[in-house]
Amino acid sequence: MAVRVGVIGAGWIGQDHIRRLTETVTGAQVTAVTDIDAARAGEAAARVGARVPADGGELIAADDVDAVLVTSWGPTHAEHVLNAIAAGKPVFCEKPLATTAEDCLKIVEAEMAHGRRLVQVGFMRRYDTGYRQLKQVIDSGRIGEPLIVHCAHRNPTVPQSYTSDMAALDTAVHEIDVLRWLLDDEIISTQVITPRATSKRFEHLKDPQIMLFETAKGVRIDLEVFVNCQYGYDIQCETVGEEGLVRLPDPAAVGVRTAARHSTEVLTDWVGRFRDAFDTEFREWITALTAGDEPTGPSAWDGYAATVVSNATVAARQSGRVIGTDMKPRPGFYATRGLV
Ligand SMILES: NC(=O)c1ccc[n+]([C@@H]2O[C@H](COP(=O)([O-])OP(=O)(O)OC[C@H]3O[C@@H](n4cnc5c(N)ncnc54)[C@H](O)[C@@H]3O)[C@@H](O)[C@H]2O)c1
Ligand SMILES: O[C@H]1[C@H](O)[C@@H](O)[C@H](O)[C@@H](O)[C@H]1O
Repeated sequence: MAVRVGVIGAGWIGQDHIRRLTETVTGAQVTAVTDIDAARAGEAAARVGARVPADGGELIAADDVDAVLVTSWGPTHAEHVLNAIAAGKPVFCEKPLATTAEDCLKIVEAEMAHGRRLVQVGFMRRYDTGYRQLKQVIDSGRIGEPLIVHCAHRNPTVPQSYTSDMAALDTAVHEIDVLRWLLDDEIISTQVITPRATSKRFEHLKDPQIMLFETAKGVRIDLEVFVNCQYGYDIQCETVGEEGLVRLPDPAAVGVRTAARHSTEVLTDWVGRFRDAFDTEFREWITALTAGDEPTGPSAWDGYAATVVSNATVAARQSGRVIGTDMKPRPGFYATRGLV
């Protein structure tokens, strides 16, 4: 029987995941959709023949919901995830798991008290083929011990509602998660440098920003976040080791030669860049649930770690200082969980 999924939040990514669960992933059925915008929930639900419960609480309690997908705004995630754990239902939560470390720890404690993993966080880069290849090379030891990582996260533009804090909370949070996973290491300090701002931004915004992270093993990471780069959606990651380096491949694109020029297309949004990763992420989630297994993807602990580092990075930019991340020790419950 298909896993019956209830979706809380029918905005941009909620609708995309509803489509994915309905058209791309086998073994899943979206049975309920809710949103504080009732009309939006109604339209999204009607497209897949789902019901519209009044709110997240009603949806989580419903008999026709086996698993919950949280795609509402970040500050609302903790409440829905805690309700799902209390109901003993698996819950996939888009990033961030919660906006404060305290709320993330409440989720971690509730899950440990339940005794079994229920939570997966939507850090889809761990499912990207290029990042998986990068990890294989690093883990194989071919480039020796990693020493330095150079990253760039560029968006062509962002809406006016995007704030300078979001460069860490919304954008860099992907690198924060994927680098912890790639290097099997923790980020212990963070610093932000703000170069000359681009003129092609809203006045309130510090853009670009350079974030500097240090890991427990002493690896240094520089990350350029540039969300009004104009030219495309561009994700770069290069790890330098003692004996070589490994670089994230650009997405495959045909090379065109014409009029004395050779060109390849650059993608323009994250939807296209990570489409396959999102598909794999949900396929693996539904496969685990169908088998009655715990989810294998990024865990509540990974969600906690990412929130600690992204919040510290906001504090680092605001204060102009190097900020320690002050992370709790990882409980044994999560020692082998969330490694994908
Ligand atoms: N993994 C990724 O790359 C990725 C990409 C985009 C967004 N996201 C995350 O997904 C989440 C949603 O982002 P979005 O771009 O779809 O935003 P959005 O604003 O388009 O959609 C959010 C929807 O949630 C609804 N909502 C808010 N609070 C609610 C509540 N308590 N109960 C029910 N509905 C509620 C809103 O009315 C809205 O329709 C965010 O946390 C965002 O960071 C992740
Ligand atoms: O919410 C989006 C999304 O997470 C994208 O993957 C990221 O590139 C954007 O910067 C962010 O605003």
